[in-house]
Amino acid sequence: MCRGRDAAGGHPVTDGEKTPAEEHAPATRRLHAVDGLLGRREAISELGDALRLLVEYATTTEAPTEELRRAAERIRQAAAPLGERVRDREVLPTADDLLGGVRMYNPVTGSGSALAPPLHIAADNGVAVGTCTLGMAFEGPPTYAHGGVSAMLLDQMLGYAAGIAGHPGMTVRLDTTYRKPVPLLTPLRLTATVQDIDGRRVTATGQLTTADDPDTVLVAATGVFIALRAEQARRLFGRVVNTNRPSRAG
Ligand SMILES: CCCCCCCC(=O)SCCNC(=O)CCNC(=O)[C@H](O)C(C)(C)COP(=O)(O)OP(=O)(O)OC[C@H]1O[C@@H](n2cnc3c(N)ncnc32)[C@H](O)[C@@H]1OP(=O)(O)O
Repeated sequence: MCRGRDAAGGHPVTDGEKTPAEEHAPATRRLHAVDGLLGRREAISELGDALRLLVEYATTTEAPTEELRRAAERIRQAAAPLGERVRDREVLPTADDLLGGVRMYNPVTGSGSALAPPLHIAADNGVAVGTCTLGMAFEGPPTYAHGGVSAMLLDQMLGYAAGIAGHPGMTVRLDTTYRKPVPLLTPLRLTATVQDIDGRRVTATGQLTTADDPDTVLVAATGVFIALRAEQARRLFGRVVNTNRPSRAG
């Protein structure tokens, strides 16, 4: 059995079997674990919010130079206790649930990631619909979003669309067309749908607009996703350990 998912997280690459621990955990223990897990996810999101605020202020501040040095020292002090217990690269975060599509630190959607806008995505009748607002930290050309950030958002959108169509895969090609600059500090709307499924190859298209003007496409994208063979999923993700068991969560 391989419990691997596509790299960006979301949909099973192979099967959805439960582990023996999940099958046999007593209901009460499971309930407590879920309580602890939800609390941990809330705390991770709270830390993520604080980090995003820090990133936004750090990239826009004109505070005196000495204040920057003091802030750097305080941030190093705040970070130190977090660094005392870190997970190994091949161990998944305990707060994640791969089969449930929860990736707390996904750099695009993860509420725990300082790097994520974060993008919120939901399925609406087979269409992936995403919303986010990009802060000043995402600036490329003055006052507009960096083109790589738009590509990142659309990659995630197209991958999500492939997943909800029942054909998750890894991106092998992403074409982006930049029609107009993407404004910062402005609510954005993204959509994506699957256009074609050909064996293991799925083609999806998507677009990015402002929420206020969904008819004016700012960036359009087409992506090709390849479903992994079981052997490929094992080779790529077989080393990854999922420690998210009810008895260890919380
Ligand atoms: C909610 C989740 C959202 C997720 C969104 C974000 C997704 C990601 O970021 S994924 C990370 C970035 N992507 C990667 O790292 C993938 C790197 N690539 C790979 O590892 C390999 O290409 C892999 C494993 C996917 C496929 O390898 P392999 O099975 O050997 O592919 P290969 O046999 O060459 O091709 C399979 C099919 O795809 C086609 N194909 C391969 N590459 C391309 C391409 N660039 N464009 C079009 N078609 C392609 C081939 O033509 C072939 O088609 P057919 O079966 O008709 O002959």
